[in-house]
Amino acid sequence: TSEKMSPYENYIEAAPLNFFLTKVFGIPNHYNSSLAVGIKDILSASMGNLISSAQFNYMFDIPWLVQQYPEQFRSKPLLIIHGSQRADKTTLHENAHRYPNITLCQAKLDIMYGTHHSKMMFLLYDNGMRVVIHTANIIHNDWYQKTQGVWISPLFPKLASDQDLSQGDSVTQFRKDLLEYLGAYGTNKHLQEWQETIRQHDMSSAKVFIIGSVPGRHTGASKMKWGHLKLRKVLQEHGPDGSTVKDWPVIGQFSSVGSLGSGPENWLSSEWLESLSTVQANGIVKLSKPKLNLIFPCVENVRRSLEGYPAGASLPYSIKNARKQQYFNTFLHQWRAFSRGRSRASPHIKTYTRISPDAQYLAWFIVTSANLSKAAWGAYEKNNSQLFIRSYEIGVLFVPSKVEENLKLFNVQGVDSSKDSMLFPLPWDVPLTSYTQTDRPWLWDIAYTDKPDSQGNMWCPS
Ligand SMILES: O=C(O)c1ccc(Nc2c(-c3ccccc3O)nc3ccccn23)cc1C(=O)O
Repeated sequence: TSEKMSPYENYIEAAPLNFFLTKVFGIPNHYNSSLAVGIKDILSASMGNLISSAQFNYMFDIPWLVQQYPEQFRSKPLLIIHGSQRADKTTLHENAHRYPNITLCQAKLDIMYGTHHSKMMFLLYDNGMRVVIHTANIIHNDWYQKTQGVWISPLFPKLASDQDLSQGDSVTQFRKDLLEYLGAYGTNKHLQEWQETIRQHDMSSAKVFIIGSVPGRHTGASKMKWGHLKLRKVLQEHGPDGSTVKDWPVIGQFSSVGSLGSGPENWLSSEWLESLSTVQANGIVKLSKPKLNLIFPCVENVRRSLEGYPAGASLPYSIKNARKQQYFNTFLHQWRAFSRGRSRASPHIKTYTRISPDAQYLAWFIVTSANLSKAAWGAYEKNNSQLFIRSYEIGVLFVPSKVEENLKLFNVQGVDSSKDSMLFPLPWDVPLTSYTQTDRPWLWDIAYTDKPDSQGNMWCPS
């Protein structure tokens, strides 16, 4: 009951979807008090008495990370899973060397241009464990003035030693899918110990699906395990029915864009949109493909942001790719998050959803590390017989019926307050805001010297 739990714990459990944004420095406190967490909140003793933890990520500032743990937890065993190679790996080892409790684990990246992009925490306490899946690097800037997403699991209790380990999975097979994702890293002693720890915990309270990506050319039974085909498989079995979402748009929101091909039919509006517009397979004839709306900051969104143009250092869309795919601009909408006080907190979160035309209902929602790229989501090869993925990614998919039985949709703007609906805290504003005639998507490798940014500076990348 609430009086027993610490105010913070009470607050976490009170958020039925466990989906938070990170606290932003420099916006009214109201927008940081509800459904917002900082890294110190996540690691705080009010979440549990930490025994050990693991941090999966792309970029790490190790001394800064250690300082984010409460003082009494700073010497607990910490496993860092990264994808750094060569000089970056050497730097990481130099920075970790002085912490005897820190062990480094390099995720294998045998495929060119692949990155270890997944952002996840394992937090083992004396009374259970939590899994946190999020979008922020382990550096100060990513937790300071950006919009980032965080899913914090409920506290997963340890299984009694006599309970057989086949117990303790959820209606979304969360634990099975998490173990399968970890299995893809191959044999690493420390990761295998965490797999054993996970097997010993009851994760039946997890209400989200895992949508992961691992590098490889996935065929046969593995083809639907990862990337956009995992999403397609989950939506075929547990997605909305075709009649409900006929003509509902798909929305993608991200902080980086890959090379998508010379036209929308190469990948974006074909295989990728087909997966995101998958409906429950019950024999209805193929529905018309829905409209696709994309959210990516324009130059003005970046210029006016709290950080100014430097926010664009985390929005790595290159002129080289942009030049090849002008059609991409026709899908674009501005970053606006007035409802969350974050219109000026540049987005590093990545979210994907299917929304009703009046923007009142959601059929499903994903928060993930995956940007809009073939590297992250995968691309068909060999006549659709294999899915080629370059990077590690992980995200969670919210499906109404798995969050609450008989719940068919999430509602968005608190209008439909009838009992059988659940409000979903969207990170960005609906209806979407189009680019103006003069707006251009932010590109990080060209100069902007017409107008100074919110800090009075210009942007002159070398
Ligand atoms: O989430 C994101 O939007 C994200 C996007 C890209 C990324 N890595 C990365 C970067 C880069 C970008 C920004 C600062 C440092 C960088 O190295 N340049 C390339 C080039 C090819 C492949 C990957 N590239 C890392 C993240 C991330 O924040 O994890």
